[in-house]
Amino acid sequence: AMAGLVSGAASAAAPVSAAGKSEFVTVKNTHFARKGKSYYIAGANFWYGGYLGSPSGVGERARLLKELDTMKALGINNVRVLAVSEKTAMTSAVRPATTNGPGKYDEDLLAGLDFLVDELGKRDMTVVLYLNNFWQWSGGMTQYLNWFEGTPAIDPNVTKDYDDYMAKTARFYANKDAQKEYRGTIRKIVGRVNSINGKAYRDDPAIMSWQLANEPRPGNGKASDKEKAIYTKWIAETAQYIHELDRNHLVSSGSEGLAGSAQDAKLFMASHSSKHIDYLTYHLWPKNWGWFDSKKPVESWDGAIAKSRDYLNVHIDMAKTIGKPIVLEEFGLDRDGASFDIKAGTKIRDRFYGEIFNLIQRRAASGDPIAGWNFWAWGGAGRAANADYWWKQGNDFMGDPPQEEQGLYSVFDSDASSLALIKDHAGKLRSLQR
Ligand SMILES: O=C1NC[C@H](CO)[C@@H](O)[C@@H]1O
Repeated sequence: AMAGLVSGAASAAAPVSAAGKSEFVTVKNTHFARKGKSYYIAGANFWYGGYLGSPSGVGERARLLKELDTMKALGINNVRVLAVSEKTAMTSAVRPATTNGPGKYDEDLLAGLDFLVDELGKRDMTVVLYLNNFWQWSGGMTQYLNWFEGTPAIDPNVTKDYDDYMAKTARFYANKDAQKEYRGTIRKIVGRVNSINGKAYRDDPAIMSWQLANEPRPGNGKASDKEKAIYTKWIAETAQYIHELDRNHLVSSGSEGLAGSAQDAKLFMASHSSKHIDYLTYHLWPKNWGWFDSKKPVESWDGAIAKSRDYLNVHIDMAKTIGKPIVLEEFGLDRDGASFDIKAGTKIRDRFYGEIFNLIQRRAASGDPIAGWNFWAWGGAGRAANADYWWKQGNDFMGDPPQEEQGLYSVFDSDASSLALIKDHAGKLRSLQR
């Protein structure tokens, strides 16, 4: 793919391992390569990793080091992280934010990202950094439209109308002023020089890839052909733009797959066939998508797991057709009894994780283009602060962003059975690397 070619011509500063093999993650046909071996992702979603790295304010560097060491010890080799958030009036969004208005950045939060990237490099771990968000919990595209359309940033937790939210938020892609500011932010992050170790991000192999956004969608489930064409063009042009700024790293969309493509396989294939998109991504949310009823786990399990297996297989088959690696970079399920309480069990979640891990391991071992997984999401030492489980500024960060109950999908450092399962399967994936 593009990156495979380009990274061969990487900038002179491109670090190579002792064996003279590129330390960057590259694509070799339908697999990742790193340091001369195939590379599989046994990863965690850790959206707030940069926040913990901040030198002041929300930063908790001691906690960050502990979380990274815990993940490393489990064999987790990759984290997927929010690179930039936008200040917004919405209640369901994280505070503070990286950009406090067009062109205005919080250098402390950017230094937090520097610290995280540096510490990951020290641990031989890699990071996927997403540069925007289709959802409201970090400001994201709806906040850009507040800046440039003058429309209020929409919080679907308030409007309770996701279809309206998705259709309006997708106006981001064709809004020229919003795109100009977004590209300014892309230049700010991709072109950054790490304030901790002096490395240019573009020359740092600890970064695995740049991701256009978290879960970008073309609109809602009834997206028009015009909206689909705008979305497809936006992906190709933005991915190309990032490759022009950075010749070393991979670029991915952050798509959920069919669920994020109006269930239109043609759209998913067309929007990811661009040579500027180096690998495919997909996400799996049985509860969010109504396949699993966490209040009726026994009755809804069979249907949910059958649909999940099918979703996994269909996307791996599409990756085969397109000829690119694919990563299941988000999946999750509730705690037992749909509880947010850390004392609740994780029997159902563990069973679900095990099914996912086994199917991916089996298909990866048979040479299919599935390059691994990132579970959603690392909660670690984070603990919910309020009886209603909602996040307030100053509370711990954890796997669940502010638009969701704190404890919904987070895997905590006390969830021993889940951590054991993750460790076991990270080892199985690692055994495929040669
Ligand atoms: O990217 C995402 N996908 C699903 C997560 C859990 O609902 C959600 O928190 C996040 O916006």
